[in-house]
Amino acid sequence: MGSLQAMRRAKRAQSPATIMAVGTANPPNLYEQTSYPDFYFRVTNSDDKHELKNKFRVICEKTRVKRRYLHLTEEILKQRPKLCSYMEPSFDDRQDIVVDEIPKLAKEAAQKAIKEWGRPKSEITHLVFCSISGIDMPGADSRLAKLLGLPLSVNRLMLYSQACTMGARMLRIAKDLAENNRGARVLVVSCEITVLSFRGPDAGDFEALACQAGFGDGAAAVVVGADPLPGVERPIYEIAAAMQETVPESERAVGGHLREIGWTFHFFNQLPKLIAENIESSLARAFKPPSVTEWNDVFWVAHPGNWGIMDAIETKLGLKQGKLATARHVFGEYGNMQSATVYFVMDEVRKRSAAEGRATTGEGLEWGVLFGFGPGLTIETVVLRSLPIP
Ligand SMILES: CC(C)(COP(=O)(O)OP(=O)(O)OC[C@H]1O[C@@H](n2cnc3c(N)ncnc32)[C@H](O)[C@@H]1OP(=O)(O)O)[C@@H](O)C(=O)NCCC(=O)NCCSC(=O)/C=C/c1ccc(O)cc1
Repeated sequence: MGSLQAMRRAKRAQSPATIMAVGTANPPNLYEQTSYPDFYFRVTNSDDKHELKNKFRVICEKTRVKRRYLHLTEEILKQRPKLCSYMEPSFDDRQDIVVDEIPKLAKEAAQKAIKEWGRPKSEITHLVFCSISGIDMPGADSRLAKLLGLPLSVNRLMLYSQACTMGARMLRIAKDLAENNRGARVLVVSCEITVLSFRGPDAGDFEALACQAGFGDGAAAVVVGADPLPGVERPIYEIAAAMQETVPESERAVGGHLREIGWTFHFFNQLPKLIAENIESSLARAFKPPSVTEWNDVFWVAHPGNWGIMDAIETKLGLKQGKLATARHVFGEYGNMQSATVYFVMDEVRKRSAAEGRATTGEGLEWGVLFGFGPGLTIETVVLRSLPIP
């Protein structure tokens, strides 16, 4: 009879977890930011609020978002007028939409990731799924597994109501799963639809207006696994380390409350400063090995959050112009898709690296940081190692 230690050793993977594929998806409805104030004030029956509309137009411009995909359309909102009010209890209407739509959009992203991975979906052993909305029983993970036709033996984990940090956090979870379960292939999926936070404007609620101006809908999926099968699986990045840090006394910095009116949103106007002041200690801890201390020497896969946060990080760390260009590009094209955003940035970094003829998937550099922050205030840091582009 083998010892427990030998059994544990046999269960561990030989090599670090890798990201083997990435897929993304958005709803079909694209909204240009320049015309969004007209759309938003019209559908919420607020066209008479001229001053507020001008204020919203300025907020939309300040986000620097160019366009966003959203599930909601004028047609849907006509059928569910409660969503257009500022404070009317409307949870059931919102819930009816997200419980169905979150798994559907997630499926699109997951199918793309599985296709790129190149192995049968029956080989997926774990599913880790997050969304800020769609709470139900059985959960969105169960619906997604069914829609995808994953094996009934798949080990599911559903994480609701966490927002922006989850992109990075799920990689930390997937790394541990892949490295501690030999042969594991973890399908990590994020899907964010803003149906729970859409609402009509109110002059006294700046934060709700900022939420209407900056958030977008999207889903993303990655496949994580260790010990890649030679000639079959083609890893994009190795996951070298992953860790979390909570900024002290920061509970009110960013967050929301789930109410009869859906999700509310609040943020501290000094958020860029707070994040910039705390990022370096997280980076230093994460990169102890491999002893990197110059943050221009790594490639950046950053959750953008908002434009001011990226500016503050660049200034604080003395980053060269362009280090956060991909994060800014994704933010401009899609808005803040919360947990899914950082995977869109990762997809763009590897695609740009290939298109520009770089030697590695990390813009020609070896080490990279995937960085996320969100309610907590929580900072998640993932150390990536790029791989050569053949
Ligand atoms: C576009 C904004 C709204 C403003 O841009 P800015 O570069 O900060 O501009 P300014 O510094 O010039 O500020 C513009 C005006 O807004 C005012 N302001 C500036 N923050 C404020 C303020 N929290 N109050 C009230 N006035 C203010 C600011 O005082 C100023 O007022 P005024 O001088 O009269 O023009 C920008 O701050 C912004 O997009 N913020 C919201 C997004 C954000 O913080 N995202 C980061 C984290 S996202 C996240 O973790 C998600 C969690 C979540 C949780 C729940 C959910 O349902 C969904 C998601």
